[in-house]
This record gives sequence, structure tokens and C-alpha cells, in this order.
Amino acid sequence: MDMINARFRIDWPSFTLDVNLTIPGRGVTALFGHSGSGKTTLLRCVAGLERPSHGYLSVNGQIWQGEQEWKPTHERPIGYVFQEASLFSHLTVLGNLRYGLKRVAGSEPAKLDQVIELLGIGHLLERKPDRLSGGERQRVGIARALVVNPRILLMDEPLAALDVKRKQEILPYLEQLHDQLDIPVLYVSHSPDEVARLADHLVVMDAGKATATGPLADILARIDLPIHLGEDAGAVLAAEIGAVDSHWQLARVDFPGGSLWTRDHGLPVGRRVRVRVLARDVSMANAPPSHSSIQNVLQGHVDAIGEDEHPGLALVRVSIGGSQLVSRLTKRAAFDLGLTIGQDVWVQVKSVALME
Ligand SMILES: Nc1ncnc2c1ncn2[C@@H]1O[C@H](COP(=O)(O)OP(=O)(O)OP(=O)(O)O)[C@@H](O)[C@H]1O
Repeated sequence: MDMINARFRIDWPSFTLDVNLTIPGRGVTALFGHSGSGKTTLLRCVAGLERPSHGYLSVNGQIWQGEQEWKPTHERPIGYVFQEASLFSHLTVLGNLRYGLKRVAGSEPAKLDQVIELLGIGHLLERKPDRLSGGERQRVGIARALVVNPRILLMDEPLAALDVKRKQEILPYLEQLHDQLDIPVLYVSHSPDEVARLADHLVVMDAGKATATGPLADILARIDLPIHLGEDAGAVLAAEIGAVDSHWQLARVDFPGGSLWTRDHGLPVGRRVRVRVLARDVSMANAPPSHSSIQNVLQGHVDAIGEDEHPGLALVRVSIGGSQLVSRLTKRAAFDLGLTIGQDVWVQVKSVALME
């Protein structure tokens, strides 16, 4: 089975990286954690830019680092995308992509046309980099990383240097990477929103260690992790558009165990989507609510109770059929409801973010 196995130990005077990871060999794995937790250092180890004293790395069956082996960076088939794309200013976009192609030694280059289409940069090919917006530059940077036909794509906060509008512009292209690329992507981010939209798999980094690793929905629904997300705490559900109410312009998203109504985005019935439900938008009751303007009411049972960042708040995980939602409520409300593990509850969901 396709896998990435990575074991690295680095001892610097003020920082130790010590990880032992198995990551799927396909899809987007986000390396998520606070500043200084070691995300970039881990990415650099995979790229061969750091040489850990103890290390092992195999990427889908190829060993890049072992007891005896060490492949230097230029022999590793990687694509690397940084916060800001450093394009050659004297070359056009096409010139920059062709320059990238020269790096391909021995292996078949990616199909240039496919990469250009994937990133939607066909209309920019004759432009020089100084006539591109930040988001366009970054799309060209990603295309350049892909033309070398890498076996893994490493992305280090590729949206961090962009303003909100540019981020929104580039996110749909990044979302397509899941479906269209058959190589693994390691994506460094400290934005919960980006991670919720883009990642399939999550590695949570804290002080040089990987404190949790697993499928995105499972890790986000864990309420016992040392990394708290504050206002961004919540769950992500894999769902499908189940029905559209064109009169009220609403769409129903179905997920294992239930369904929720949200604004219609014009997506067809049957389309697979992701749904993000923030913990602050989920309230709880121990009887079915009778007079409420909130239409999204689901029945489930409490399966975990944990601490929030704020001492007056609790995080409660509720299991609904095969899915889990997280609710954030005051400890006083939790006490008043007499919440215990296994208790039946009704959750009301005030707002649902639909991600295509
Ligand atoms: N070459 C180096 N020598 C010594 N210490 C280093 C070196 N490179 C990074 N560090 C330290 O290692 C720690 C982890 O840095 P790293 O850049 O991997 O964190 P990060 O999680 O990517 O942070 P950010 O989100 O801010 O980019 C930091 O304390 C940093 O100062």
C-alpha cells in the first residue's frame, strides 16, 4: 500500500524534532501546529534540506533516507512551494514553467498542458511575473513545482502571504489537487480554516512532536488534544447534497447519521461535499426543542466531555449515528443539563459552512 514512513530526530540547542509518522501515500496531509512547533523543519527533512542524525524516510516504496542511504535534495523527486513564489522576473510565465522542466533529469516531465489547466493559468502564459497578482503568482509557483512530475508535493504555508480575497481566489484550485493529483501533498499550515477545507489527513505538531495523526474528521473531533482551536474548534463531516429546496434556496446535506440544511450553492444533488460545523454554533438541550427558529436539530448522545481554552467553557462531543459534532458551551450550562457520557441529547446547529 502507498505510504510515507518518516522517522526523524534532530537535536538543536533550543529545539528537538522527534517524529515517527506513517502518512497515506495519496491525498493532502496537513502539518498543523503553532508557530515554532517544527512543521517547516519536518518538511525540510522530507526534502533533504535538513539531515537528521537519526532518520528514515520512504515515499511510496522508495527509500530516500535510511541507515546507509541518503538521497540529496536534487535527487529527490519533490515539488516545493513556499509562501511566496520566487519566479524569474525576466521570463514569462511559460518561460518560468519551461525553466522548471529543465530540472527533470531522467524521468518523464508532467504534461505541461495538464498542469496549466489544473491551475487555470492558460491566459497568463505570456505575462511577466510583475504583471501577476499575488494569487496568480502562487498558482504559477505551484504549476512550476508540478511540471517536474514530483512524487510528492511539499507546500509550506502557500497562502500565508496572500490577503483574504486572494486566498479565496486560489483555494478552489488547491481543492482540486485532492482529486486530480495522484501524489501525496504535505501541506504546512496554522490556519484551521485552510486545513478544514483542504486536508484529508492531519498531523498535529506540538513542540517538535507529532501529538496526533489520522483522518481529518477524526482528529478535529478529538477534544483532548493539547492544541486548542478556540473560535475555530469544530467538526468536519464528509457529506453529500441530498436535496435542494429551490423555493427557499436551501440545500440539504446528508451525512452518515443525519442531515442539515444550509444555503444553496447551486451544487447538484449527489455531489460530495465537506461540511464544517463550528463548536460555537452548536447548542444542546436534553429534550427536543419546541419553539426555536433553528431548523437543524439532531438527536445523538454525548460521547466525550473536555476542557476548552477558556476555563468557563467546555467542549462536548456528540455522536450522531456514524458522525460526530462538537459543541462549545459554558460549564454552567453543561452542569444545568447534567451532562454525562452516554446521555441522549438534542443538538441545534445554527450555522453550517459548506465546502465543495
Ligand atoms: N537551523 C536551525 N538551527 C537551530 N534551530 C532552528 C533551525 N531552524 C529552525 N530552528 C528552530 O526550530 C524550531 C521549529 O521551527 P520551524 O520553522 O520548523 O517551526 P514551524 O512550526 O514551521 O513555525 P512557523 O509556523 O512559525 O513557520 C523553532 O524554534 C526554530 O527557531
